[in-house]
Amino acid sequence: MDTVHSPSSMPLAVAPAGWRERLAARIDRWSTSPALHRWAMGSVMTRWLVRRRSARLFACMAGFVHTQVLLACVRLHLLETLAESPRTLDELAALTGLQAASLQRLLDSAVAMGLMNRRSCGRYGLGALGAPVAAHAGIREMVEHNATLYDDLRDPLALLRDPNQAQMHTYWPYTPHQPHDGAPAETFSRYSALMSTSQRFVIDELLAAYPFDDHQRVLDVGGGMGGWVSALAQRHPHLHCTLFDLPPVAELAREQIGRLGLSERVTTRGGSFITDPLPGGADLVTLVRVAHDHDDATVLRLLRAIHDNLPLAGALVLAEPMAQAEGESPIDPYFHFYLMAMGSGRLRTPQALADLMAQAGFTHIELAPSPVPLHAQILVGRKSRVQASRAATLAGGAT
Ligand SMILES: CC(C)=CCC/C(C)=C/CC/C(C)=C/C=C/C(C)=C/C=C/C=C(C)/C=C/C=C(C)/C=C/C=C(C)/C=C/CC(C)(C)O
Ligand SMILES: C[S@@+](CC[C@H](N)C(=O)[O-])C[C@H]1O[C@@H](n2cnc3c(N)ncnc32)[C@H](O)[C@@H]1O
Repeated sequence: MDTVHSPSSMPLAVAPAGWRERLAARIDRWSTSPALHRWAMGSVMTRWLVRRRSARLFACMAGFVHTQVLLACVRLHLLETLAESPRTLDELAALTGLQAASLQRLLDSAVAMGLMNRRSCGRYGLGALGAPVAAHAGIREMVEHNATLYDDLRDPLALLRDPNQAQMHTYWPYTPHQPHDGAPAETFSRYSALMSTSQRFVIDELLAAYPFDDHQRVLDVGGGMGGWVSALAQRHPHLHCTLFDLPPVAELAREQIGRLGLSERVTTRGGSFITDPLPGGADLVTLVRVAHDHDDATVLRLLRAIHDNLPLAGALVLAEPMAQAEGESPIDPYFHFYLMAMGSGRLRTPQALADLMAQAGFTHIELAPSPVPLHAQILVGRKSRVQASRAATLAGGAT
């Protein structure tokens, strides 16, 4: 039997074509047949399905236009403006300096996308999807940052043939292509500020998903500017925390933690988890949006170092966006291509990460329920006396 590499990186046996495969092949033939399409449109029982599939496919095709509508709204600060009060076309034209005729196309597109809605007297108001964008600077900064990714994706085949040509490489100084030693300080502060504003949702997920009361000392590896450890220390006043990150980032975190008045309980250490030992003494290590930036060998070395560093009964909480093992997911294509353009790491399924954790020695690996798994899914592993097996049986739902 052949073996292939599944998204979880575990070799899978390729089953010989059985009845399921034959059925799938038949459905493939049926579903591309114009006769079936005509029949499905004609029947009230199936018309809804044709409509829904057509709309979903159209959304795939039109995604670029939707992205640009959102970007234009963000660049013109339209959603923050409408959060203050609904406005007419002429008022918005005066505020943005755009001609009413072209601005109207943008506003009507934004209404069709749910970013805005129509109010009385011809005014435009904030729509259901515009509200979070107006409320969170982190989303607006990501929308702006994504312009770099979409430049790299302008010719998708060129990117697939030669991922090294992506401009996104230069944004992140810690990938194998960008040795961080020589990068200017500004490069670190730029990405750290972006991470800091976009971390808010992940912080809320983490605080909701895991009982931190049982721990005393937390080490946050790759902690960025310290948003997570600060929120943790504020929510759980008994905790002492250490943040470990590359020296320029740890320095930014130290300043930020000082500004929040948390320096007594939250300390920082500069270093690289690739070349330096991790600070000791923690009974809980958190790894938030770090593993997906690195290849399997680096992640495994880091997980082993974390495991060695923990006392018995210590725990690792790993949180980041994770891939769906199968089925549809809006985040998967985004992060698959983002990390390719970045030039390092990959989006992993919970099972693939759990397998790496098990190889590093962790046991009792579970997927913690996260309120909105889009921002991050959360894996918890323990250090125990039990001999860890190399492959994890993952409890807690999705793989
Ligand atoms: C009013 C009535 C009648 C009913 C109310 C009903 C109700 C309760 C509604 C709830 C409404 C509500 C509060 C909605 C809230 C929605 C929110 C907060 C939506 C948030 C969306 C967030 C998004 C889209 C975040 C996107 C994040 C991105 C794209 C992150 C990218 C991260 C990157 C690129 C990270 C890079 C790091 C690296 C390099 C991979 O390591
Ligand atoms: C995507 S950011 C996530 C930051 C933060 N945990 C968050 O969720 O916002 C990845 C972090 O890992 C840090 N990092 C990357 N390589 C590292 C290394 N070799 N040693 C220590 N930290 C590293 C980066 O400086 C950055 O702060």
